[in-house]
Amino acid sequence: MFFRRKTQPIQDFLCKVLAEYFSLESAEVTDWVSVDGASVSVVLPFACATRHTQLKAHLLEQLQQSKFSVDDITVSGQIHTGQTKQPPVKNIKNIIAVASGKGGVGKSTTAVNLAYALQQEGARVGILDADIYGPSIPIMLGNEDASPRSADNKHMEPPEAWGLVANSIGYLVPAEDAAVWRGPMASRALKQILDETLWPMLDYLIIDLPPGTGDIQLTMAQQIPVTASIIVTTPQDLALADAQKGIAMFNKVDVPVLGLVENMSYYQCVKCGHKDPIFSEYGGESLAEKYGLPLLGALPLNTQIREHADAGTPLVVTQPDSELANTYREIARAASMSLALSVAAAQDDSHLKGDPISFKPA
Ligand SMILES: Nc1ncnc2c1ncn2[C@@H]1O[C@H](COP(=O)(O)OP(=O)(O)OP(=O)(O)O)[C@@H](O)[C@H]1O
Repeated sequence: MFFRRKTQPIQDFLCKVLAEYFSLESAEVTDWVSVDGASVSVVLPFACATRHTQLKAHLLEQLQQSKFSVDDITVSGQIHTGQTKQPPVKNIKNIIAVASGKGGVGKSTTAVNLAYALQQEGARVGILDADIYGPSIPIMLGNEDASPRSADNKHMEPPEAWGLVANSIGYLVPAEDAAVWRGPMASRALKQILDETLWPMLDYLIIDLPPGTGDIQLTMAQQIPVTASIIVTTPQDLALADAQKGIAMFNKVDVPVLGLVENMSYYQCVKCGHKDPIFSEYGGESLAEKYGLPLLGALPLNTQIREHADAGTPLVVTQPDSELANTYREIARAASMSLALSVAAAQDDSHLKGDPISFKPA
């Protein structure tokens, strides 16, 4: 009892500082702080490693200006596991589906850069290309010729590109073969790739869904233990209308939508810097407002994004200090936090936190 009386005020103080720092309520961050004598440990349930040093400095500064003092503060991250209706896949804590209603809005490009951005924020990440009919992830990762190795002819070791594990139908069958598969076969193939890949321990598996919101996407969203989704759209009315169908689809299968990413928000002239909203303005913002969803971020129509995708040299990895990479990391942090808050809201404070017990459905 004596111990508790002594540390509780510091705990409360740090929770208040943290809540202000992340624009949250104090109650939402209570579990993140633990005080042991004069040592403080802050464990964030989302990926934001690039901010840990800054956050630690902020906490120390606030403590200095307060009546409290501590010997040491550590800031680290530990991603929790979200609940799903379907049994989880071995070693995977959370599956995030990246979807778009309309094709060609930059869903795959965003999924790839987001995966690397999450990794740079300290998460263990993999990517699965579910675009059975037009797998583009192998091209974007620059390892089109790779194929998964199998020691037992049953399970696949996923190829690795730029430090990220990935699997795709594109590594397994010629494009023309998959292109004629009917819907159920495509969903079955995806489920099989997901289950038979020897994924290492992952905080997030990003799934690049095929474009659209038809039966195939719905079946995939139902059959796969998706923890949450992200919708990519352009600000154009046509894309927004389809993005709404995407939100409706995830609502139907009870998969939370973490937020929207507005891609190709504007074109910025490389010579004069003028911004031109080619695909209209404020589309993502108004859609996010309409559905009460966060707008996780916006990316410009930019030649570098296209060139890096075509060349198989993911922008976030090869240009990590660029403004664009920074934007992808901001989106990654926002998505990861949104997921952590949704996980916390959905489960009581007990057993599902921390590393999951690795198990496979019977
Ligand atoms: N912000 C951007 N700026 C410039 N080019 C982009 C941007 N985002 C994506 N692209 C380019 O647009 C094209 C389509 O992108 P991508 O394949 O990611 O879209 P998609 O929505 O996944 O398409 P599909 O629905 O056909 O799978 C690609 O050539 C890609 O390089």
